[in-house]
Amino acid sequence: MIRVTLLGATGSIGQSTLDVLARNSEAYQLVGVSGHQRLQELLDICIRFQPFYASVPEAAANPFQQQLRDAGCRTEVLAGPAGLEQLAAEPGSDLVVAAIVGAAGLLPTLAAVKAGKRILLANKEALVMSGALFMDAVQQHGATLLPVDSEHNAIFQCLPDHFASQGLAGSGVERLLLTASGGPFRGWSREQLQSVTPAQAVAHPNWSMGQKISVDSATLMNKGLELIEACWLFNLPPSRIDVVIHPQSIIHSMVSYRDGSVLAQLGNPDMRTPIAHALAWPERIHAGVSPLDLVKYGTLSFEAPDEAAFPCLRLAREAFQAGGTAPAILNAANEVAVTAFLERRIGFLQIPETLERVLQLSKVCPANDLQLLLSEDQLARQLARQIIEQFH
Ligand SMILES: NC(=O)C1=CN([C@@H]2O[C@H](COP(=O)(O)OP(=O)(O)OC[C@H]3O[C@@H](n4cnc5c(N)ncnc54)[C@H](OP(=O)(O)O)[C@@H]3O)[C@@H](O)[C@H]2O)C=CC1
Ligand SMILES: CC(=O)[C@@H](O)[C@H](O)COP(=O)(O)O
Ligand SMILES: [Mn+2]
Repeated sequence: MIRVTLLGATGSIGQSTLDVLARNSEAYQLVGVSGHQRLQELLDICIRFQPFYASVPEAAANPFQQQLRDAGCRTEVLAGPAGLEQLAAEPGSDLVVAAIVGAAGLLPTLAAVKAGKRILLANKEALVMSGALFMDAVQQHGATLLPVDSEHNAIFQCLPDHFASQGLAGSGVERLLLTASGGPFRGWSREQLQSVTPAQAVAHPNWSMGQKISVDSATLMNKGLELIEACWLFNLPPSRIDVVIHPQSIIHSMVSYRDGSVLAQLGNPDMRTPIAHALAWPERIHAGVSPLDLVKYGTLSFEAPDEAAFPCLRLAREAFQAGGTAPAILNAANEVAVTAFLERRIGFLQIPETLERVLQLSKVCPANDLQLLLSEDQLARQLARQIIEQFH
């Protein structure tokens, strides 16, 4: 039995992971889960899967424990941020699925890294914020990092086995081609983007996902975060990574080789495929995803991203190049701006505007200390809130 801890069990990735686990229950046992606000869903998960541990916010711990007892469930509650880190490092699990959204996932994911776990990384923001620190910790503690983000999982599948040890020169890899759907506003002008609503922004054309990543896909910030994520995961500069708009989301990304070969990973847009791949790697298991019907799709198309209408991709590239705390600042400002947009306090175009201003006004420092990163994250959030206030 492979023992699995699922951080962010109540979210979209959490639900897809539970589905794959349930289909393969002879091989996987869910031993720990976490939730934050959707605690009724977490209770249902505990009743169904009977994990040993469930982590919830401090204030909810006692009532949640009582609810579990009332339901005849022996799951033990771990409370607050310390409980979440304890869950992530729990010795009784073999792998940790990191599926909390945003910076809130950093400390628990790092706790799993420091415990030397096999980590299935969906929480891209954690890696974007702390890239060098994170990857050093993976090395130092002998953790195994497997990408769940569909593009990075696709690239991982298309790279040769010796890529990690031999890098570009030794493996014949020339470039990575990161595909992007273009989101719900692909082809729209800045003028059209001015008045789009949160409901329109979260209506992704191909994927069913949480609200934050859906807005990121609409602004192309998701692709910016993914560019940075790819640089860290595959140890490449951004100049080796092209972003290609592919509206059908059938090709999940590609690797281009020295001899002209381009290897791609294809599949229906369903996160159960990369989750199943990472859960079973190097084996393969059933994911419940229907076979790809290429004839039904007929055409796969490609275009260049419109960086004038969607400046977030450029901002992410610039932040990665600035280095140090710049990606953490960008990520923090983005989290604040996306929340403000979802609450209708700013317009869609004010998301990149906020990020640009926060980056201009922030001092970038070396990011070699976790406490400093966390305090820079807080400062960037404060600054983003002030800038958003000034929009009114
Ligand atoms: N959804 C997708 O298809 C994909 C997602 N990803 C990445 O995976 C991560 C999760 O995305 P997704 O599942 O869509 O997001 P959701 O919003 O659907 O779920 C987020 C999860 O994080 C938990 N959470 C939120 N805030 C906190 C907090 N402060 N402390 C602890 N837990 C918290 C939520 O708990 P609760 O719900 O109980 O409040 C929930 O379990 C993101 O980083 C995203 O970029 C990557 C590729 C694809
Ligand atoms: C499913 C997944 O990995 C998402 O990150 C997805 O790729 C978002 O789609 P976009 O290509 O529109 O950002
Ligand atoms: Mn992705």
